[in-house]
Amino acid sequence: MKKRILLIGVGLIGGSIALAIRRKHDVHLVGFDTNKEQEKIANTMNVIDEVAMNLREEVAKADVIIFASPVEHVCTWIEEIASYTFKEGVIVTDVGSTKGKIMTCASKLTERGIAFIGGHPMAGSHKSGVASAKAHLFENAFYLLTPSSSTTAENVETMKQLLDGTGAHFIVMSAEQHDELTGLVSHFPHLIAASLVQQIRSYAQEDELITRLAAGGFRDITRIASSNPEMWRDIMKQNTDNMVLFLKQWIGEMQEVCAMLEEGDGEKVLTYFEEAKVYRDSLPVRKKGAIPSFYDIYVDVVDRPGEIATITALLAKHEVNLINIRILEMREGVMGVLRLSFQEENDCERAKQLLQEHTYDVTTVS
Ligand SMILES: NC(=O)c1ccc[n+]([C@@H]2O[C@H](COP(=O)([O-])OP(=O)(O)OC[C@H]3O[C@@H](n4cnc5c(N)ncnc54)[C@H](O)[C@@H]3O)[C@@H](O)[C@H]2O)c1
Ligand SMILES: O=C(O)C(=O)C[C@]1(C(=O)O)C=C[C@@H](O)C=C1
Repeated sequence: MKKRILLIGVGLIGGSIALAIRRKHDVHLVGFDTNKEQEKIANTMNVIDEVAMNLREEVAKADVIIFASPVEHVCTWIEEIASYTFKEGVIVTDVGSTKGKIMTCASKLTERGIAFIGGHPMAGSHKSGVASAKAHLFENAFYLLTPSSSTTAENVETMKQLLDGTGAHFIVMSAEQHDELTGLVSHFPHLIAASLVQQIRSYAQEDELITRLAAGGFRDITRIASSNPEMWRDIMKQNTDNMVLFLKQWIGEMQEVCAMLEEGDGEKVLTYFEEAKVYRDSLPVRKKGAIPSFYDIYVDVVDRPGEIATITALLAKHEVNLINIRILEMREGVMGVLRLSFQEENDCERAKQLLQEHTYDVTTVS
C-alpha cells in the first residue's frame, strides 16, 4: 500500500518537497491550502494527487503530515489537530524557517506520543506559490532537523529516507541552535535587505532618479526583500529575541564604522573591507550550503542589438547549459555587464573559455 502524505500549505516549499518526494517514492499525496487557487494549481501540476476535503479524516489516514504554511499558521494548525485521531506510527514534520516556537507548540503532539520532527530546508527563493515549485530546489542545500523528545532515531531515518529525493544534506540540531544560526545567516540579512529598500524608498520622494540608479549591486543585495512579506512577518515574530540582539550588535558595529569614516583613516577602512572580502571569499559558496551552488561569470558586452543572442547561441552551439542570465548594467551605447549562471562548474569553465576565445572580457567572482 502506498504511503499517504498529507501536505498542509501547498506553496513554493510544500510543492517543492512534494515533487522531491515523488522523485524517489510512489506515494499518495493529499494537499490542503487555505488558498483554493493554490490547491487547484497543485492538482493540475500533479504536485498532489488530491485535495483534502475533510482534514480531520485525512489526518486520521496519513502516514506522514507535513506543514508548509507560514510559521505562525504551523503553530495554529498543530494546536488545532492536537485533539484529532492519528494513525499508529504517524510522523509529523514542518518546513518552517523557525523552530523554537514550533517545537514548543508541538509538545501538544509529543505529549500524546506522536513523533514530531521539526524540519527546515535551507534553500528557497523570493518567489511564492506552487507554480514556482521545483523538485530540485533543495539539491545540495542543508536540511535542518530538530527532533522532539518523542522522536526515535528510527523516525529520523524514516524521515530522511522519505526526503532523499531532495538531494539535501541533513543536519540534526536543537531548536535553540537552529534559531540562532538561521537568525544570523537568513533572518537578519532579510531585515537588512528590507531596510535598504526602505531607505531608497524615502530618498525617492525627493529625487526619483535614485530608482533608476539602484541597479547591479543594490538589486543583488536586496533580492530577498521581494520575498513573501507574510512569511517574513511570521519569522520575525517567532525569532524576535535573536533579531533584537543581532540588530543591537549591528547598530554597535555601524557606529564603529561611522567613527572610522569620520576619522578618515584610509588604512583602517581598507582593512575593514579586506577582512570582509577574505572571509566572504572563504565561505563555501561552491560547496553545499545556504547559498545556492551556482557558478557565475560576468561578461562585458557592448550595447548593440543581438549581442545577448550571439552569446547564448555560442553557448548553445557547444552544449553549455546556462541556467540564468541577467543584465546587470546596460547604459545606452556603452558597455554593459551580463551575469551568466551555471549549475555545473565545468559548464561555467567551458563558457568562460569559449567567450574569451571570442574576445569577450570575462570575470569570475567567487
Ligand atoms: N521561501 C523560502 O525561501 C523558504 C525556504 C525554507 C522554508 N520556508 C518556509 O516554508 C513555509 C512556506 O513558505 P513558502 O515560501 O512555500 O510560501 P508560499 O507563500 O509559497 O506558500 C505558503 C502556502 O501556505 C498557504 N497557507 C497560508 N496560511 C495557511 C493555513 N492557515 N493553512 C494552510 N495553508 C496556508 C498559502 O496559501 C500558501 O499557498 C514557511 O513556513 C517558510 O518559513 C520558506
Ligand atoms: O534564496 C532565497 O531567496 C532565500 O531567502 C532562501 C532562504 C535563505 O535565507 O537562505 C530564506 C528563508 C528560508 O528559511 C531558507 C532559505
